[in-house]
Amino acid sequence: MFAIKNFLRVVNYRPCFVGLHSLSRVSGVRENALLPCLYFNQVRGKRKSFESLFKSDTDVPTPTKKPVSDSPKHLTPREINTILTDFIRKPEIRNLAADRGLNAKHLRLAFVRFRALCLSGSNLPVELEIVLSDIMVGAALPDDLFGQFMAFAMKIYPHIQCKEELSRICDLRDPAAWYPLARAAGRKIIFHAGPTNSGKTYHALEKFMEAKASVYCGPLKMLANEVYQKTREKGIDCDLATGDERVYCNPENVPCDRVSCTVEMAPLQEVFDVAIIDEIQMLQDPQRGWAWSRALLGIAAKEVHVCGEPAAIPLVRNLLATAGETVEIREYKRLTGLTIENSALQTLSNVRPGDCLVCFNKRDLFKITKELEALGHRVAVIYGSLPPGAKLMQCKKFNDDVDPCNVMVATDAIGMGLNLNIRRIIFVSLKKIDTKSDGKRSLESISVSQALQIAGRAGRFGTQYEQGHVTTLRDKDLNKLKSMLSSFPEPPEKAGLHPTAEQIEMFAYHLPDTSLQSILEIFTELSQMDDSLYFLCNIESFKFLAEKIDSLNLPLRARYTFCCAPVNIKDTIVVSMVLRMAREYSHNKVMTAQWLSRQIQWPPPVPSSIADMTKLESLHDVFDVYMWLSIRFPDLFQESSDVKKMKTTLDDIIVKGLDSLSRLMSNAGSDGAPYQVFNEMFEETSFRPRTLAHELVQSGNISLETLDRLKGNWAHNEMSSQKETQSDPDRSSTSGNRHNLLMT
Ligand SMILES: Nc1ncnc2c1ncn2[C@@H]1O[C@H](COP(=O)(O)OP(=O)(O)OP(=O)(O)O)[C@@H](O)[C@H]1O
Repeated sequence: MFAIKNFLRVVNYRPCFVGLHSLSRVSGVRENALLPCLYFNQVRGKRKSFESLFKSDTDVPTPTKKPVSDSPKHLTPREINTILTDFIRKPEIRNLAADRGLNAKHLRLAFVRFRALCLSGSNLPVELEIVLSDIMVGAALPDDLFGQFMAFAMKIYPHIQCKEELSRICDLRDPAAWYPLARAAGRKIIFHAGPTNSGKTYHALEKFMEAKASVYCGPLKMLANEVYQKTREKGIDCDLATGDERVYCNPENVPCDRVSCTVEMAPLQEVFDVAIIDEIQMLQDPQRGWAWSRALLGIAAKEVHVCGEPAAIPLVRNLLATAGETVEIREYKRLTGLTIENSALQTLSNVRPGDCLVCFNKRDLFKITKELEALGHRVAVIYGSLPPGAKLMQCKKFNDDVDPCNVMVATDAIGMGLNLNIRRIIFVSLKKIDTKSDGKRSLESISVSQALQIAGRAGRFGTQYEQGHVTTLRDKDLNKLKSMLSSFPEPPEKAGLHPTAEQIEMFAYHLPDTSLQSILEIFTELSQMDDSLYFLCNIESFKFLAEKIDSLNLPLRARYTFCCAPVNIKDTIVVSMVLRMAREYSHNKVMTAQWLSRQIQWPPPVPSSIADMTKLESLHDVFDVYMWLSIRFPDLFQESSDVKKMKTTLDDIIVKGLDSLSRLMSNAGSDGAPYQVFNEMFEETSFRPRTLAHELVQSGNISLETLDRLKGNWAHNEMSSQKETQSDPDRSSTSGNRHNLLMT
């Protein structure tokens, strides 16, 4: 390093900084001061009057002979801190940084890292060390650090240099213009608006089946499947396309002109006669809303039938107006009666056949199921993480007049689309854990829309209970429910958007050395949209996976695809399997069903606890991810049909597990975590975060299982340290504190 310093001195570099200092003193910091080398050319040799501050060039010894005393003044951390504080406090510096594209947040973050670099004392760029020395001896001003600082900031935020191009790429102000095929199709849009069970989807589906070429876009795999099945049962050709499954009615796998798909899979490159977009109010969904926006604006069909809540009409109308389109409204009334009862259920002994108890967490669901079984009921259960096959089996059992199972316990997973023979809906609670777009969780009242959707499941047209009833478990909730059910749902205000693979690719072209995670952060920050109509969907899961696979050698497209995989990032089993798959992919290795079996230790044992059941559900998700990837990378994920068979086997194991939920609940988890933990952690009456452990669990930063393992480990450490304490009493306080942190 001294050799370089001395070289710089030999070529007269030092006066450059003196010049900078004097320039900035006259006029504040100016552009030239940001470019030391440029300025160096202008002022070299003109500042001899400052030479007294330095040794003359001829005095500079060669590196080998250089005495230590010739090095720049060695600065203490305190001195460096003072210089940097003076520097960053200057309004001119902040203004100049802003002119250069460094906003307040980036300025702060870059400065924190810059200061860390300066204080680290090692590997400081030579120029930086010299400027700092010059400032210290009065030969330069703090302003003169600006060039060094900006060079450093550009390395951290390379997008600053090509901000204009990037801003153009992530300009999301006119999404309607992204779909020229749809714009050219001369679309007629019909909105079938009505409450649940009003026949709106039924009428739209009639058009779907009559048309020559048509597409149905549903909110759930299960619903896409149901439409596919019903269409095929009528002898009409139809394909199925969900994220993880493609089924062709043609034996040679040639696509036909009709397809039932999940909304994310809506095909935008074909022109259809009729397209159906179901549950359109979902375009406000924080995670998935983008898929409805995309389908609504992008599907190329002569007739687009949109089904959903009337509350969504204004937003749909406004979105379509941006494409120069209008919408025809067809309103529907509920086909069957729905009565709100005048009293709450009060006790589970009042449950009758045809009742469905709705809870908003698995803890309540399992507890109530156990109590009902103890009362002699045969119970069907439905909750979100249950695989679709198992859900359908539970629905079938419940709907079957001959089957002794005639009571259901469900989470709000029944709120959308399922046709069930429910006589009465009983709300166990009106509160639900809500995950905000920043990932924070809190206990909130359910929305009017959710209450209406769920209550609407009672008294289904064409079932044995055409007159529906609804009530609550507890008296205290009944009035609130009545007021919710007599209200109109809150109109969705904005529709979701999401960066496309093409946009990310163009970003990566401009920022070749930037990680996908940073690309997304920059995208989020620079993106512009019409805030009165749109919001950027929550991409935390995408960013999480992007960070995890950052070190793998994957092409950008593959990286993007892995990050889009349908993964619950709180599920450690699924996340670790996705990472393994990404690693194998990066090594170009084929992943067979046998490979997968080895990874997950297939086949699993029969579940003996709720924790085992949860693991089985995770395995099901792993299969889903494999199949999802097999559609996108068929060359490396070659055995989806074998994996599908494994999935069917797993469905059966899970269904059998559901049949003996009470037994499973009585057993401790396979990892030693008793089921009781659920009850303690999520007890509604005491939901407020009481401990750090509670906060961590509620914020999703730690799972209950991991927490239990930690407790186990720490208890073990505690015991060990107590043993040690007997021989070394001084250590007792530390271990005690650590323990209390978790337990108090
Ligand atoms: N005209 C009809 N003839 C026969 N069956 C009908 C008719 N209209 C609706 N149905 C049946 O009634 C049930 C409810 O209809 P549909 O699913 O269309 O309601 P929806 O308004 O879309 O409700 P949700 O939003 O809850 O799905 C379905 O089983 C459907 O097949």
